[in-house]
Amino acid sequence: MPEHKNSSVVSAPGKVLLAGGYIVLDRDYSGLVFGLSARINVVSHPIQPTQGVHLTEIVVESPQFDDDSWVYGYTPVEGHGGVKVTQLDPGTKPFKPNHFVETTLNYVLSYIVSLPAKQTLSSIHPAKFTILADNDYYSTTTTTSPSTPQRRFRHLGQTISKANKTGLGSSAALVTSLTGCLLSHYLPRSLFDLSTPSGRRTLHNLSQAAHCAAQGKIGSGFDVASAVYGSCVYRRFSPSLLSALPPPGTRGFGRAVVETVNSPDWDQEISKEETDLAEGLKIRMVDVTGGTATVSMVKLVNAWREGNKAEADGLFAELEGEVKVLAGALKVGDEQAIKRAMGEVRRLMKRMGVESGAEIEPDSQTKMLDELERLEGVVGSVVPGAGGYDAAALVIRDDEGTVGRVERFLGEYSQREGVKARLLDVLGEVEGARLESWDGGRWQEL
Ligand SMILES: Nc1ncnc2c1ncn2[C@@H]1O[C@H](COP(=O)(O)OP(=O)(O)OP(=O)(O)O)[C@@H](O)[C@H]1O
Ligand SMILES: C[C@@](O)(CCOP(=O)(O)O)CC(=O)O
Repeated sequence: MPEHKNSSVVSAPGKVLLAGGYIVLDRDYSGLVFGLSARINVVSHPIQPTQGVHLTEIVVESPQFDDDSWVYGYTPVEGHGGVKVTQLDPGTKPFKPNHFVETTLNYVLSYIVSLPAKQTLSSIHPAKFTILADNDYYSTTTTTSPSTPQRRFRHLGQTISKANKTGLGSSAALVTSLTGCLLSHYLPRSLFDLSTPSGRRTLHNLSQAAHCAAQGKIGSGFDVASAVYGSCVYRRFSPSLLSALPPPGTRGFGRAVVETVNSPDWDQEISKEETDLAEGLKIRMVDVTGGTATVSMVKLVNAWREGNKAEADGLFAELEGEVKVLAGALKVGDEQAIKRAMGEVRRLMKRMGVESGAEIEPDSQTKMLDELERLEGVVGSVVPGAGGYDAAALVIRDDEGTVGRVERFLGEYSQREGVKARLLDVLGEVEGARLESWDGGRWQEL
């Protein structure tokens, strides 16, 4: 990967919703989310004509996967429609779309060319964007011998659709880092600067719009919020902000994206002052084999809430109270208070699951978390996000003894219970999206 003066590298972290699953979908309640040290990085390179690439092409590649590159042509859409990209058939490989990448290109390029500063289509020159995801986003089935040094960005030996995700929020981190990289690459600093509050606001609003469009639903957006801002107590934006956008490729789309993204009506609340992790503690993630169908679980919780308003609202309010308490306790490192608040979060999430029929903290998870919490140095545990069978989040003391005990326990538990549970390397992290420096080696490992 050659170094180039006009390259930008933008990274965004994964997420863990420690407390506030389901309630954070409703603007009346907030959730506590931490960023994760597993990042998705996007590196841009202008394409040189000598490479023989057609002049209106944008290439996005994700070289850790097979069939890993997507080539797009781009054309202006009349009537303030912005830009529409069309995936070009590479001819040599199977034609595979990447809906998240394509939607992000449509939104971000349309935003850029429709800005009132009269950016024209000519500001979009051919370029290549390389996606590099930290290893913890995916579980691998291939084993390397202990003597083989692990690459920073491992090759997965399969296509993205077949890769086993660990649930760290790859699509939100990808959309956010790609959006940040496109904006940094094509716009002058006077129009986009990721290090300023207004730059982060643009990145947040545009990434939320693109991510919602790509996933075909308007979720709470906590994953994109933490990809941009890192750890925070998050209150969602009003979904109506995104409901009137026309589809990409139609008249008025580009103008509508600019109006929406730059609108003063965005009402999300990102409270960073309330969140930090005291020295001596770490947030760690456990990956457990087994899937979770978040969409159907949300439907079950909503149906229960509709039919049991008073009880559900009481539970939601109690849970939100614990969000605030847990945030404060993590910040000052009060182990007793963390233990108590995480215990309450577990109790309330378990009850929400039992009442609604959604398997939020299934009995197998209850067993594993109870046993984990008995280990010395484990302060508390929860099923993060929507819950289910596939993950656990731990707050532990930051010492090798505790990590060793947790790893040994998970190995023994996996054998005993016939599951695969392992401690991921990833750590809870406070910082959000950032411009990475080009340090002349770090991005050339693939
Ligand atoms: N490294 C990557 N390179 C290219 N595209 C990626 C990459 N990682 C994720 N994506 C895109 O994001 C999609 C996965 O999004 P999806 O919403 O299914 O999972 P997710 O956000 O990782 O889920 P979770 O919140 O459970 O972690 C992939 O199909 C692909 O389009
Ligand atoms: C259930 C929900 O509140 C959290 C889902 O979190 P996760 O994808 O399981 O980390 C949905 C949402 O907030 O969009």
